Amino acid sequence: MELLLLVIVIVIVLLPTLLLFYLSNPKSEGPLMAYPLIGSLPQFINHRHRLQEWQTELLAAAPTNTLHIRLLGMQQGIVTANPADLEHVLESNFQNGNYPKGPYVTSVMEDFLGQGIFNADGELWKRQRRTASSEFSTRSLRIFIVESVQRKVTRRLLPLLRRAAASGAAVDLQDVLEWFAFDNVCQVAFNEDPACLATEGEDSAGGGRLPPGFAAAFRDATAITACRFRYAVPWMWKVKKLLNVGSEKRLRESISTLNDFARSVIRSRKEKLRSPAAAAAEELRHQDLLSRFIAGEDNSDEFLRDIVVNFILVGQETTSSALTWFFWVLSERSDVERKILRRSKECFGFDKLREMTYLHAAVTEAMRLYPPVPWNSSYCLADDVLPDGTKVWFMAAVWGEDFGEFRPERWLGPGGEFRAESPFRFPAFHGGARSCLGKEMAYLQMKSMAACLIERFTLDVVGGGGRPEMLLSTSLRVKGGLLVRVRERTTPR
Ligand code: HEM
Repeated sequence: MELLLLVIVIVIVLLPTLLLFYLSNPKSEGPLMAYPLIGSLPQFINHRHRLQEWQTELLAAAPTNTLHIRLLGMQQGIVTANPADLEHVLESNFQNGNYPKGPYVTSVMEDFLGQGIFNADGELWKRQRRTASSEFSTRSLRIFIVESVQRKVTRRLLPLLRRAAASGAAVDLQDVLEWFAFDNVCQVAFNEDPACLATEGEDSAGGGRLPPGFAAAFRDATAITACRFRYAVPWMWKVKKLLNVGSEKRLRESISTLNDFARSVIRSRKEKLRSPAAAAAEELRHQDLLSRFIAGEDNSDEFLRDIVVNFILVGQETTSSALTWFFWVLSERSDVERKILRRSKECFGFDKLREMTYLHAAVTEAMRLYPPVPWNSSYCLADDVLPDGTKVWFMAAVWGEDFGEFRPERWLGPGGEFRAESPFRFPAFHGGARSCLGKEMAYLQMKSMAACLIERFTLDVVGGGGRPEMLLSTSLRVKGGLLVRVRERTTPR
């Protein structure tokens, strides 16, 4: 009884008193407040619905665009947008092994991504990176990608938008772009078509056709894995996993569905590649990434499964996030849309797409303001000092006083040529040795879709008025989707 009373006194009287004492004695850590013991936790909780915007405001206000996160009296991490720090972490000190992805991120992602390129460190990462980067630089992969996008745009995306224009019904553009990207990246990763955007009776756009459960299982696994990062008590998901309840039970089921599909594709692809029909096998070797990995080395089914799942993940939500925000910005900036229209050439064709520098600049500018992968983390193995003390960078110093404005021209030289920026000032595709391997493929896909859509349709955002809310998941999404009404374009250029 006495023990129970003691517990009640502690919970009802003592804890709130201590909490009040701590809350009334915060220390200022730059723009963040640091309370004894609980650090900046109250501010994080207060801003949890707008973490992306809040952190951007804090970073802009911090003298070197760097924040120090404390909890239980200890430094828990550093958040930085300082180009010198990024170069230090992602390049200069990545090569000596001091900044791997680290155990926290890899353990959260491991059930879903296994030891694939996105989630691997050390030798395992190096090996996959070597093979993947040599494949990504081949002309044959580029052709395979351009043809796949072209088929899907003409057979699926354009008819879907024409139907929407005819019926006058609003469509969720973000949803359409996400399923489009998913169909497309599955084709590139393992030449199988989930046909998420296909209409009944439509032929598969090349390769095989996946059963419907695959896409839903992949979407669930991605969303639940991303949620693991958002628990207030970081290890809570491990308890749920152990008990096999709630979201962790659903994750286990989705991963098992994914694995069944992936393994059956891998088995049949291995058989085809080893088949006596050498010509057919030779042709396969120059197609999707899975076939290229099978042909290259003797890899286990588990390793190949991880590769496929990792490539689908990195390719699925990134391009759709970039295009969703891009089309929202365009809906507010008809001057930019008119310039794109005047300068657009054919919407397919590798060389024609390369020449569309204004469109390239406009897509890049949208990603500067709304990066599809808005945050990224590295783990510091040995004590280190970041170089941010030596210079004072404000976002304005990086991009100029108009840093918050959408201005594609900032990316163009006097002759209209595209001027690339240092990846540490514009880290949308990451920088250093782990930078994005699919950057060129992503631009090809985004530019060809944007050019095709802008040339044929006008998209009116339903509701309009003001920037949509941001939703942070594995990518930066629009909360609640982006509803648009579609009109076929009638005015000549
Ligand atoms: C707008 C589109 C895209 C953006 C903004 C983007 C951005 C990024 C970023 C920020 C990373 C680093 C992630 C990290 O290490 O935590 C990354 C890695 C990667 N991306 Fe992309 N990505 C895009 C599209 C693609 C596509 C379409 C593919 C290919 C299917 C792809 C393939 C990869 C790969 C393989 C990695 C891992 C590289 C490594 O760890 O060595 N990306 N990407």
